[in-house]
Amino acid sequence: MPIGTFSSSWTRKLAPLACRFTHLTPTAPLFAHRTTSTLASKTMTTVPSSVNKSAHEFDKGNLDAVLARRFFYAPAFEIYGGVAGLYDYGPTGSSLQANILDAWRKHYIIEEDMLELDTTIMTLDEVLKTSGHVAKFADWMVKDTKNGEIYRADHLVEAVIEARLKGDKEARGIQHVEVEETDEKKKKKKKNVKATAIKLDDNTVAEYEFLLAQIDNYTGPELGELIRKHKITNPTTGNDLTDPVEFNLMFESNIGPTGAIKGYLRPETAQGHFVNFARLLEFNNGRVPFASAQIGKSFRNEIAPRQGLLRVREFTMAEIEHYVDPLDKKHARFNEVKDVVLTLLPKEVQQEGRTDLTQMTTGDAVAKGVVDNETLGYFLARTQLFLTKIGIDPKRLRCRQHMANEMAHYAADCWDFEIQSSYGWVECVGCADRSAYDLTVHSVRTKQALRVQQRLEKPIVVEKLDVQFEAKPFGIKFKKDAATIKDTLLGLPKERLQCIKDDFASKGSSSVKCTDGKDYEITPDLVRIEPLTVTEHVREFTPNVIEPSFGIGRILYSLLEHSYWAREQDVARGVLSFPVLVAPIKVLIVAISNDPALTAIIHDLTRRFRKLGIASRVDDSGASIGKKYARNDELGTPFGCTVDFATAKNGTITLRERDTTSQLIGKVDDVIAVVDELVKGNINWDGASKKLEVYSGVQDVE
Ligand SMILES: Nc1ncnc2c1ncn2[C@@H]1O[C@H](COP(=O)(O)OP(=O)(O)OP(=O)(O)O)[C@@H](O)[C@H]1O
Repeated sequence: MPIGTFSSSWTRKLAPLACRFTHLTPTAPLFAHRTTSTLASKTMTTVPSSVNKSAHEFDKGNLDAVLARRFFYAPAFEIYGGVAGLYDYGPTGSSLQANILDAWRKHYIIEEDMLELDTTIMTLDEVLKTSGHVAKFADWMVKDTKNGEIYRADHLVEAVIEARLKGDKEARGIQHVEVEETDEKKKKKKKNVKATAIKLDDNTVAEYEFLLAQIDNYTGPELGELIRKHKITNPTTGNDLTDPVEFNLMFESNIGPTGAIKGYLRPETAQGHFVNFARLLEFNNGRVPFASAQIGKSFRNEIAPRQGLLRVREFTMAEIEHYVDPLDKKHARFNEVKDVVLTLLPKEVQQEGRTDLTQMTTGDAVAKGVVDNETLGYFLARTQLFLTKIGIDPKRLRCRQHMANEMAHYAADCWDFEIQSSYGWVECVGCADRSAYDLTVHSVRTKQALRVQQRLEKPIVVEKLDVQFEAKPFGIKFKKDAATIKDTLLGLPKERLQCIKDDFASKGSSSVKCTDGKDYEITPDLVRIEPLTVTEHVREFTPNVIEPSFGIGRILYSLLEHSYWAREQDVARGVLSFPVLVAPIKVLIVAISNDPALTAIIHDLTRRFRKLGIASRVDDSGASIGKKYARNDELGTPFGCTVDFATAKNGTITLRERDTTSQLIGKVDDVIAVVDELVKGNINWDGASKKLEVYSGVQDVE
């Protein structure tokens, strides 16, 4: 997403430009252990409530084996050795992703009547210069001073401090829970940080816990100080590390053969929305609020992509830009979601170094000012509903508010949906109120009016801030940059002008970031900012943008972990309990024998499911029925139709449900009709049980 909102490091860099920049010193006492962990933690699987069996502990090794065996996804170019951070999705992973995206389109684009876009991936460098990405879309990296090995600075500090706390627990005899390791995992662990059982004093433990609770809040130089203060070295070699330096995450390219036009693979889809704003507004008859939405690939040259699908260099995003009147951020449909309960981790709690969660209805969160406005609250609630609908466990879902340094200076409020998996709490959706920043910078740079004009029934008197320039000295001081600075100042919103005016009064000058990405110091003898009263017949304003931004790969991986469990009788018998809505294949079709009479029935069933648009799969391998069911449990196929000799005789087939393994029986037509209702979500398995007979017999084998 656009500059300064989400990327944990580069947003911090913008923060000092803020009017009321708060510098946080991580010295306050601190106590609760941060639950966000980059180290694997032991979690229990969510067994579907209808299943009356105790679950085995979640075993990531077993899940990884299923995902590889059933080709959900695999490293790209694997036969050439692969490249970190690039993955190919196989047939099951692709269908799962397509079904998640289909659910997303229905939940947002169709339900909310959003304007869908498909803009180019290759983006002109001017656009990304204006948005700030060329200058600031960077993370902080450190290098081993001897062997040159590279780490992302915040991730390294976090991993080392977590390992020290883990070592302290071990030294104190507090049992540490470890996930069982596969050979693959052991190999990868070389890169992880080993915990050594050393007891720390209580003050250090408190300091470390505080540091972890707000790891996202440190600037690059602050990370450098932490590395020096806590004597953090390369965990593999023990060598010293360089100071953190910024690394821009965008992939650069040239457009055309001459190399004259520079471009980048987009790091988010958002800029494609903003540059089309004028057309979108016209399409919407000149009125706000409305939203644009886009699903597409984004690219980030991540420093150390080491967490599977969670941190990759090419990924699918689904982004919404909701344009709203800055003076009226109410939402017409807020009432529909006000009772949705959110699990919140507000910024004040984190800044005290705590991670305790608060549950609150969306209505209360907005009324009490915890969430800034109704529209932002509306999207938080709708996102919670979307994520749980596709199968994310609500108990492992929280909304974490951005802390002061994390949030861009122009943003009004910002929350991340974090999902807990064996990798800890990971941001999967960012929801930000980005104020008028994006449209303003593009408008100033291109001189296109990206503004809404609203005819007023009665003229109004408006207090503005007028900007006047002392032309000659201004030109002499800023020379060729004068026009850029002038354009920037003339395009700034009133609130920002007020900040500059306040700076003039308190400091005698103010720093202004201009559309060329540079900062200029201006003084009141060159620029006058004076109140001005005007009568207006048309109200003109730059809409504010509320942006929910989804990383589909992170959601998909979290869903895989939340859906995976193993049957009680056999640890290796894994099941992926996807909701029917997103399951890659909805029905397995199997015959009890390869008898030609049964094969003909199978073909007919496939044809009929195809006609209904239901994804089915025939398993005609020589495996036993039990093995075929087990294989399809691993694929997450919710239903199975079994054809046996009773089918040929009586025209009946059985219908099996994946999680409970219970079976129903009925005439072929009735079973197909029930499957159709199940897939459409009109009935659940209880409903199906009322329409068909319970089957408790043994399959009619030859
Ligand atoms: N490298 C990545 N791999 C996979 N998904 C990503 C990656 N970077 C971002 N995303 C997804 O895109 C969403 C919006 O991007 P955003 O810029 O807010 O992420 P971010 O704050 O930079 O993430 P992080 O701090 O984890 O790098 C994120 O919530 C996440 O789901």
